[in-house]
Amino acid sequence: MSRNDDDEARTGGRAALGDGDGGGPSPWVVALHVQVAAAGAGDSAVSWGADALFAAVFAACAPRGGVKVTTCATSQCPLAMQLLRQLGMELNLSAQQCRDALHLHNFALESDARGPDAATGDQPAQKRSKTGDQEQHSGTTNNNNNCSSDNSNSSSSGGMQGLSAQGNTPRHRFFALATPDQLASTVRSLDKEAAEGGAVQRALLGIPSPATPATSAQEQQHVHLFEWSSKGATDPKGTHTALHTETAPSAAVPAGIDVPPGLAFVGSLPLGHAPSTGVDARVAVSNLRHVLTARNTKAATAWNTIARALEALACGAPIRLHLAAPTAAVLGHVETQLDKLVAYTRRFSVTGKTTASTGGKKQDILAVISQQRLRDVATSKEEVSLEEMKRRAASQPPPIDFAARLRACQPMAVMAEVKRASPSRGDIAPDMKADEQARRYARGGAAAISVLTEPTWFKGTLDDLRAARNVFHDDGDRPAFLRKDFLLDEYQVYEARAYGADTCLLIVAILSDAQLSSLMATCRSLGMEPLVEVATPGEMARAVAAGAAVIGINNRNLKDFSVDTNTTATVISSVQGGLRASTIVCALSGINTRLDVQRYRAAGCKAVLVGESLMRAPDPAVKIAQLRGLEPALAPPPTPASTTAVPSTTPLGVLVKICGVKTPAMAMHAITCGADMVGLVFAEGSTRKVTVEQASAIAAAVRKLADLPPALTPGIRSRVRAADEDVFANYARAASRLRMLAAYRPLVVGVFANQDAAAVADIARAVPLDVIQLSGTEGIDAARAFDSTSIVIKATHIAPTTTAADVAQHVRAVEPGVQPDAILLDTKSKGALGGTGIAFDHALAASLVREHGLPLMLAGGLTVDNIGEKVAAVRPFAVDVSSGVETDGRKDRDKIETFIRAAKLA
Ligand SMILES: O=C(O)c1ccccc1NCC(=O)[C@H](O)[C@H](O)COP(=O)(O)O
Repeated sequence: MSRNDDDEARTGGRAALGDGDGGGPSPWVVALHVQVAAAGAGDSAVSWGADALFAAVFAACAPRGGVKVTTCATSQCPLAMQLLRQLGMELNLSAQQCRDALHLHNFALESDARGPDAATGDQPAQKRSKTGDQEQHSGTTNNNNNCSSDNSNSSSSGGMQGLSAQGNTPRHRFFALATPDQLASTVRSLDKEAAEGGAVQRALLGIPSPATPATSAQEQQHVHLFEWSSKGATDPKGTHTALHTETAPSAAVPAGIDVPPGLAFVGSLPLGHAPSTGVDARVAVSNLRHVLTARNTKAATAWNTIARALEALACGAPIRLHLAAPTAAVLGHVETQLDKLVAYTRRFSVTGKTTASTGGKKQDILAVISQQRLRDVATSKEEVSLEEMKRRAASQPPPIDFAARLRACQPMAVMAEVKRASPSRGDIAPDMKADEQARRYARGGAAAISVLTEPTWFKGTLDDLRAARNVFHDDGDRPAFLRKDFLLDEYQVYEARAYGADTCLLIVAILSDAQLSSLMATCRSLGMEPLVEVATPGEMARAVAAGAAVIGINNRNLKDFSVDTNTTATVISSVQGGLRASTIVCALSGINTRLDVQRYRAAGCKAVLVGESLMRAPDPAVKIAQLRGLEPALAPPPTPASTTAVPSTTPLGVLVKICGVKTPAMAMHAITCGADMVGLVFAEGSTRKVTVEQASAIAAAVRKLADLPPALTPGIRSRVRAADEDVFANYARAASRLRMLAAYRPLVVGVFANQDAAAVADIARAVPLDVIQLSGTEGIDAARAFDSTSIVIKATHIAPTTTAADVAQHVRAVEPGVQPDAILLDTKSKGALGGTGIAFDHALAASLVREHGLPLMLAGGLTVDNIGEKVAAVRPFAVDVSSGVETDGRKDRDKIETFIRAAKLA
């Protein structure tokens, strides 16, 4: 249907509509109706369920256009979850399947009466006929749910089709209408339905103002909002007066609009986001429930949300899914589905919640905080002089290298934030103990811990910084500590160091160029590479000119707290001539999901700073691993007692083993690029063979990155409880364990072939190795020769005549107590047991994964060119490569990087 995303990004949503009107493909519009009964019955979990559902529906319907989704269930969340899971497995869902699923789960998909085109002034009749075409094309009509089959009704009332619904009609509705006539007609229909005992109790009706020429970069469009309620239908005055006075941002009824009886004029909303700015060409729609449930307390948010929703409808722009109210527990489950959906459709951008400042009044909070901080500094200087603070800073142990720490935690470093409150969110965790939170973050593998030390709005203190920092020994193997504050005076930099910081945040927006340079110099003089924060292309240019080595792009506009997750990509791409390769770009704010992380990684970020969603996460350590794509998000890790198989593959990205590494430098390069395992070959005769000394140097470098949690290190055999345990389920559990383990740090794998077990064990101890790989013709039960806590990978060689059934039988025919942790499939070839660069028929591997349910490590002839395709086809939990990342028999840095990226994104 639609043009490609690039086209839309260039032209913006409004232009896209113009094309549609010109007879070409039309953009699609989705309106969401959220039933208040559901939102009221639960908390944000319900809302998340709904959002997730919408994402799924969007994905399924996106290419078809002209659909409107109404949620009708009162217990949305579990159903939405179920549906999402289905969608996750069935990404090629047809529109019909989607409708069936919706119907099955008591959600209704309505054919759409398209909203007006404010830009072109299209008349409803024209629009309807186009919509009809779209629906025919998409097959979205008459879906036997609560959608009306009475098109004549829609022709008179715009968005009214759903009103003749039976059964699960929402009790609160939102209508985007085109004209005052439609408004009157819609009200009549609502009244009529109310008189007949219909279920709609309250409706919000939006009429865009006529198009006016843009006088600035921002469009001058407004949407006028009216409210109807069934109570009002019989007693227009009482109810509506109350609603009106409660919420109206503006009381004047727009000229030229007669407010029909039974309706309250609620106000006019500017269309906050100009589609012509073309930010990713996806305009927000969502969360109309705020209007209905949080009318007073969250009025500002509600208005913003409505404005965006109306904007999407009125402008016929495509969709950006707007997610609100992050709740980690639910989000953890839906995020990978969203990942998939987004990857599938490449149509959505997901934004964080957009929040206006208190009272609905936007103010430059950044300026207010800065002024206060300057007053605070003056007071502090009276208490502790600058000289004394310098002395205290100098007495600290040296800082660790912040930039190096971020580099060491690739493919994505997480900077986890200790944050009690924020001006936009209010209290988040007021009673949080910074030291305990820091411990959790470190357990999850945080590269850095950001501690908010601003006391008034964020309820942070320098003591928090010290408490968090003091949890860790001064051995360098710890997260770097960032003082997150509004730094304007060198005094604060010394203060940061004195309280244990390794780095400071410098916000370009509140500093002159001279201040920025001077504060950067002070930081560096104390051994701290600052994190320089920018939010616009202009600020980015200033940061680059100042020589910032670590730049954070804030998606939150600190002037009004709105979050636009596209900011990072926009700002990065604004840099003339590109950024230096050594510059580390980080995404800050609004990061909730793995999806966010993937998007930022794709945009070129090497780190993300995550605050609220980690503060609210039930287990921040797990959440960090999830964000990094290193932990199965859909299934909880199996307990030792559990024999339930977890999926052998997850949407989180395949683990990558780079084999045949011979130096610490190459190992660290592979790890920086995202390798989860490095393979050191001890097999006799291999050109890649390393000595124990070489291996020890590599292992030492890797071990410096982090400790492995002892509870996770024992292999599967030490967990087997009964002789009749299902070996395939054990392979799945072991794969999951390996994934978790590698989340802590990459694993060092020793590769052996037909060697004496005692000698192998000696080497494993001496290096030490994390994992033993047996690539010879040893039996499937060869792990029995090793201590039961060792993790063992067993290679199985595939000949052209081997079948999947042969392999399945072979790897099943082992006692659970001696089975290996993982099966690696490699190519059988004459004279070599591995590292040949020769591929086998990967259809066999795909069959083993899909039909036999065997989690696999895939090896043999993988290359930068075929890895994406192979991973997508086979879905192994890990891949292993050697020759494919070599040039002329030596490891090739670029190939390693390309290979890992392609594998992880497949
Ligand atoms: O890599 C070797 O030289 C080697 C020698 C003897 C036994 C095993 C060996 N490597 C095992 C591996 O894990 C390789 O990574 C795997 O065979 C894939 O190699 P390639 O086809 O070259 O990518």
